[in-house]
Amino acid sequence: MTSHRDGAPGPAPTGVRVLLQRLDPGLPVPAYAHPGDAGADLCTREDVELAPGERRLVGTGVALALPEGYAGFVHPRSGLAARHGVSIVNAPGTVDAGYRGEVKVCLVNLDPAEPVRLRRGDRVAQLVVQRVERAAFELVDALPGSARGEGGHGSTGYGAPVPAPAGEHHRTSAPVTAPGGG
Ligand SMILES: O=c1ccn([C@H]2C[C@H](O)[C@@H](COP(=O)(O)OP(=O)(O)OP(=O)(O)O)O2)c(=O)[nH]1
Ligand SMILES: [Mg+2]
Repeated sequence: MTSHRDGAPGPAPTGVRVLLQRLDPGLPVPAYAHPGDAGADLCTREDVELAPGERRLVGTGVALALPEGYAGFVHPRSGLAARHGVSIVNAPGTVDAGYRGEVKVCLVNLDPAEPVRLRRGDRVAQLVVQRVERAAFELVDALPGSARGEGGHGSTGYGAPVPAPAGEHHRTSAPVTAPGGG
């Protein structure tokens, strides 16, 4: 049996083996829409209407047992985001290998004006299963140097790097202009 959306038999699945429990047999199981897709679509278990700015935690009707060394990441779907402003509050949500509860999605309507209505069974998110490392944190008094050092949070500017003309202080590009600003 494969994880095709319609449950139809097909070629033997390839990839890392993930145990999947259906908590709601009426709902499709996560499925990759195309060969080569990174994300398997997840459905909402319930009808949900989100006012502008509203969020809601919805179930997907599935629970997983991911192998040790893997995690599932719950990503938004780009079509819902672009067309309706629907995203995921904690994107990407992290599903730990040891988690046996229902996979849930914290949807949010980011549209400033329009409510959005999602129906039970709509594909509202996608699960990306990835190998993850666990860190062995090692406490030290000082860290080794690096090319970046402590620069971050826009330290390289926002446009393409522009070489500074001789005698001028270095900057990376024209300043970013606020929307509608001059
Ligand atoms: O989008 C998500 C994110 C998380 N989870 C589940 C699986 C994950 O293993 C568990 C805990 O998630 P996380 O660690 O992000 O949440 P927390 O707020 O730190 O909760 P906890 O204290 O239970 O770890 O919740 C989901 O079903 N969907
Ligand atoms: Mg946690």
